[in-house]
Amino acid sequence: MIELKEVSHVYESGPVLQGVNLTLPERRIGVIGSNGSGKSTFARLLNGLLLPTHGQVLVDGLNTREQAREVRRRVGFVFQNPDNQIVFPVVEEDLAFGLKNLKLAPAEIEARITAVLARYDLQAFRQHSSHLLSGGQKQLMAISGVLVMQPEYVVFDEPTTLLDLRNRNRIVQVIRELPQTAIVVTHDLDLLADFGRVLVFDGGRVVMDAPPTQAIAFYRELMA
Ligand SMILES: Nc1ncnc2c1ncn2[C@@H]1O[C@H](COP(=O)(O)OP(=O)(O)OP(=O)(O)O)[C@@H](O)[C@H]1O
Repeated sequence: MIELKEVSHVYESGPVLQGVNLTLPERRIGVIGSNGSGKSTFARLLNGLLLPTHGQVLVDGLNTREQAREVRRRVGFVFQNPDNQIVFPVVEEDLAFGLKNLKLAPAEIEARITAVLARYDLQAFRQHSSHLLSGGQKQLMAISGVLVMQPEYVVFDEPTTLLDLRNRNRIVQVIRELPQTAIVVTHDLDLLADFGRVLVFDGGRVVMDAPPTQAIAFYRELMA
C-alpha cells in the first residue's frame, strides 16, 4: 500500500502540493485535475523520482527518501511520452537494460522479455529499432519495459494523451488487465469508469476523493 503523510512539495517557482494525506489501498486509482494542479508532481513522488520537501511517502512501509532503490523496484513509472523512457536503439536491448541491472540470470532475462513481447503482440519487433516504432507501439514497449521489472505498482502519467483512438483503447485495455495496482494520472475521464477511486487535485490539494462517478461530476462542476 502507498501512503502519503503531510506531503508538501515546493519548486523554486513556489508551492505545488500542500498537506496531502492519503492511504491508497485500491487496485485502480485515478488522478484528475486542471493543468498545473500538481498531478504529475504527485505521481513522481510515488516512486521517489521526486522527494517531497515536507512529509513522507511510504510504499509498503518503505520511505522513498531512505529506501529509494527498493521503492523504485516496487513502483514502476510510465511517462506520457515513451521517447522519455526508451533509452536503447533496439527493442530487445531496451527491455533487457533494467533486468541486467537487477543482475538476473540470462535465462530469466530471456524468459521475461519473451513473455512480455508475446503478451503485447510485439514479438516481431524484438530486433527492431525502438525509435522507428509507431506511437502506440512505443507506448506499449515503454509499458513492457516497466512490466518486465515485475513491479507491484504501476504509476501512469497521462498514458493515452499522445495516442490515436485505437491505440488509446489498447492502452486502456492493457491497464484494465494489469494484475498490478495502477495509479493513473489522466485527462481521459472515460478511462476511469471502472476504477475504485478517483482523486481530484486543485491548487495542490486533493479537493475530492470518491468513486469515479462522484469525483468526475465534481471535477466537471469545478471546471465549468
Ligand atoms: N521541475 C519543476 N520546476 C519548477 N516548477 C515545476 C516543475 N515541475 C512542475 N512545476 C510547476 O508545478 C506546477 C504543477 O505542475 P504539475 O506538472 O505537477 O501539474 P499537472 O497537474 O500534472 O499539470 P498538467 O495537467 O498540465 O500535466 C506547475 O505550475 C508547474 O509549472
